[in-house]
Amino acid sequence: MQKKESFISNRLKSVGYAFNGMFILIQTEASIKIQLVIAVFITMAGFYFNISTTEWMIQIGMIGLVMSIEGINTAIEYLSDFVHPENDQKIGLIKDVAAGAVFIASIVAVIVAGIIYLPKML
Ligand SMILES: Nc1ncnc2c1ncn2[C@@H]1O[C@H](COP(=O)(O)OP(=O)(O)OP(=O)(O)O)[C@@H](O)[C@H]1O
Repeated sequence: MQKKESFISNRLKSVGYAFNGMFILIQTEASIKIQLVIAVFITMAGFYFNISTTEWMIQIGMIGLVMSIEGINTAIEYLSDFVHPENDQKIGLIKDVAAGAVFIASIVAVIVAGIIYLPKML
């Protein structure tokens, strides 16, 4: 019983840390602020064009994908700056690769948005 309580309270603490991380991300990262604004606009577009349940699920999934990879990219940037604050070719490469991951997700999200909205606009 004691073990179970500590398991639950540990999980709750982890959720608290994750919430904290999410707020730090939103408060400090310009890219995630821009992505949030785009997410709000695309959500408004979803209501305006009355997209289907499947389209909503894919759209929300894409928003989550881009923003969560942006979060990991930011964590890699923080880690890189902490481990090696000086300019270094390998750190540059690591950061470029992490940024590349966000770019891939963003391109896919734009393509998905095109597939959903272009036929409704033409
Ligand atoms: N310590 C470093 N050594 C070498 N190149 C670096 C270093 N820090 C940053 N760079 C280069 O600058 C780019 C931008 O890095 P930075 O940490 O400023 O990210 P950012 O502009 O905040 O990115 P994002 O918009 O994704 O948050 C990297 O992709 C890398 O090419």
